[in-house]
Amino acid sequence: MPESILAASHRFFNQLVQPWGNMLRCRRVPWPARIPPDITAFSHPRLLNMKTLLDEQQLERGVSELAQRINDHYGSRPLTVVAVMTGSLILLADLIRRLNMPIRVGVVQASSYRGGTRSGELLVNAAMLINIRDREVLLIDDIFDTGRTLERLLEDMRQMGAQDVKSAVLLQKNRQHDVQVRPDFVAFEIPDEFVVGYGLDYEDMYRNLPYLGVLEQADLDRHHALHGPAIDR
Ligand SMILES: O=P(O)(O)OC[C@H]1O[C@H](OP(=O)(O)OP(=O)(O)O)[C@H](O)[C@@H]1O
Ligand SMILES: Nc1nc2[nH]cnc2c(=O)[nH]1
Repeated sequence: MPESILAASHRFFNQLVQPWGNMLRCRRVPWPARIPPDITAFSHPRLLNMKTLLDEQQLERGVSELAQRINDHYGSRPLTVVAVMTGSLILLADLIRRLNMPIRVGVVQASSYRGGTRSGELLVNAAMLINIRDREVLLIDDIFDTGRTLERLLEDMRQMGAQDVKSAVLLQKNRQHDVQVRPDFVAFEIPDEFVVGYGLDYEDMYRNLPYLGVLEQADLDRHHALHGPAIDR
């Protein structure tokens, strides 16, 4: 039976190409075993076909305009930026590179959406926060949803002796909030849908999406088909 093209290319690679690769100190990797046997086994966010709410260019423009307003407000006064981890990590990196005043950066961790798409008990860990006493503080977070996280952290910062505390968020959901307080600087108002990407997660994934996507039921089903049942923490 004639040799198939695939078998011939295998033989060609294994007998002729790979030995040269080894001589050049390349790591010996069986070929084509590295080619994924089933692409559906991979869950790279770009393969997930999520609905895009804000693309990369829109996000970049929104963050630039946000930075401009913050620069206009503080001028050259020194500022202590406190980022709410983990969701604000991408915003933190993109925003502070556009701020012109002298900046100190601290982080605090707050978590209430462990696992699902609904808010639960709010846990705060400020153990690693830098000293903010008598400082002008700008608290930054990715999203203002119920508002409970921001309300709690603004109060915590004041209790820690900050001279002034303001807040900036990338996203504010268009919904009834649970609190009276509102962020001082907002880049985008968005519909009341569960969003992921640009730092925001579902079950600790999708933070690396460069755009903001809406996690619809079909996406949740696909997520759980790929990664197992919902995490209950
Ligand atoms: O306005 P709220 O309803 O309080 O929601 C906003 C908070 O929810 C998310 O944090 P999450 O608890 O998911 O933790 P994470 O930042 O580690 O993802 C987000 O990063 C905000 O901090
Ligand atoms: N990932 C994510 N986290 C949130 N925390 C509060 N609202 C949201 C949301 O819409 N998406």
